[in-house]
Amino acid sequence: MASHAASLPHVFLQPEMPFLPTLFMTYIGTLLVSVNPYQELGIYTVSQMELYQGVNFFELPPHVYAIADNAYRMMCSELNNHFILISGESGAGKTEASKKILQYFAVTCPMTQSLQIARDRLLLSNPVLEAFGNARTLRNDNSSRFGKYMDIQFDFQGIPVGGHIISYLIEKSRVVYQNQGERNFHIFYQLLAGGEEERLAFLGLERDPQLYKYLSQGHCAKESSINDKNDWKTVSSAFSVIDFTEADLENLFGIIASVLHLGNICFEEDDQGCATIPDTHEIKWIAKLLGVHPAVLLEALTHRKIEAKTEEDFTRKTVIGLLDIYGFEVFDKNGFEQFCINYCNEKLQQLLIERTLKAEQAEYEMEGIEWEPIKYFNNKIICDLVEERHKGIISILDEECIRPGPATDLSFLEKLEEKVGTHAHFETLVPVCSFADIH
Ligand SMILES: Nc1ncnc2c1ncn2[C@@H]1O[C@H](COP(=O)(O)OP(=O)(O)OP(=O)(O)O)[C@@H](O)[C@H]1O
Repeated sequence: MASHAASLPHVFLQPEMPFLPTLFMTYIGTLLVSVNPYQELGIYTVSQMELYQGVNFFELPPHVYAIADNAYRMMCSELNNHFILISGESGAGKTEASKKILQYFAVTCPMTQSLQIARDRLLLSNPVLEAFGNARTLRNDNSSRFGKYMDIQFDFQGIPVGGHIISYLIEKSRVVYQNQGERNFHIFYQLLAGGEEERLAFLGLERDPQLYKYLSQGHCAKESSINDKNDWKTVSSAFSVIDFTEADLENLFGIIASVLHLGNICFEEDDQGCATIPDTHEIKWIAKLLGVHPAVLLEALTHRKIEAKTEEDFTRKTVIGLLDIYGFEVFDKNGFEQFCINYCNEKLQQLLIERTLKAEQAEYEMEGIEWEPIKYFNNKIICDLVEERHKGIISILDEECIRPGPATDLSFLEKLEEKVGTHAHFETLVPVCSFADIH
């Protein structure tokens, strides 16, 4: 109903906190707009869940539970798939909201004894995913550095029978580089802070994160707001619920430890300008943990393989060539990842415009309700710039990748300037030099 969309933000009064109005949630149509309150407000309790269960969407003040309940009931009555899309800038509260929704289903859906295992797995996969995919950033101490797609499957009676969690676009570059004030993924610090003595000894690791280059670049390895030791306990017990065996864990932490050892390798330049690794201490650990021969590993790190049609040629890596692996390539990829993330957000904005602004305004017109048109920027022009067939940035990139001859950042940039340079929303910073020029 259109009238609901025009309603003012609801003042959500808690009986036990009479003067604490939570003006942080409101609706636009059936879309919930939520501002991060950054404080525990006691509104995520079992009694609140019961309150929202089976109640008409607009009868109670806006809540993430109303969204969850509405989706569930619509699914049961229409017998089709429903999705809840959570979007917002970093630190907006998306992860917390998704956890609240999962908890809501876990508590309110009909459950059989045997299905409790599936439920626990779904809930406990979160701490593990967060350990490997979340990190402290300047905006959020527990920032998800990956996209998450979760689905819960229900049977015809509305009983949850299973689910999937798919993660995508993880920010890999964070493993080797962190900005000032930021950390690597939590798991590295958790392992050092909480890992058992024998495990650390087996992995060749020390407790102090400052000893590892990949953990200390941001100068905030130890952060008072994060309790790595406690979090390790949660993650460890979650591992057993989601069926990780001791052998799985050995392999997993072997890889984690190898990354830390890899970061501490010191490359030097010999007389011919080639890279060498004089101190092979770390090499020995990595070789042991990954199950490879140290000499093979050493060669892989100091030589590069060029495949020229049928011939394979091994040349010594120059120090600048190594930068390619540990620095430049990473920045380069990071730029593309960011481009994909930005494009995804532009598409979500389109969805929002279609589902809320346009749909609501069309409904007002249909019902003859007087209203003042709200001006908004329609970002379709930006989506077109990226995705238009034969003309958009993705098509140009595609063309640049398959055409004969060397394709570099600079040649791609020139193509962009030529094809979309005059577009009102296209802007570039001309690089001082291209990465390709460095090689
Ligand atoms: N509903 C809430 N009530 C109280 N505190 C909250 C709520 N939502 C979020 N917070 C606080 O804000 C922090 C950041 O929220 P969250 O991690 O959910 O953001 P996000 O949108 O997932 O960020 P990112 O995109 O960086 O992963 C949380 O760690 C928590 O301290």
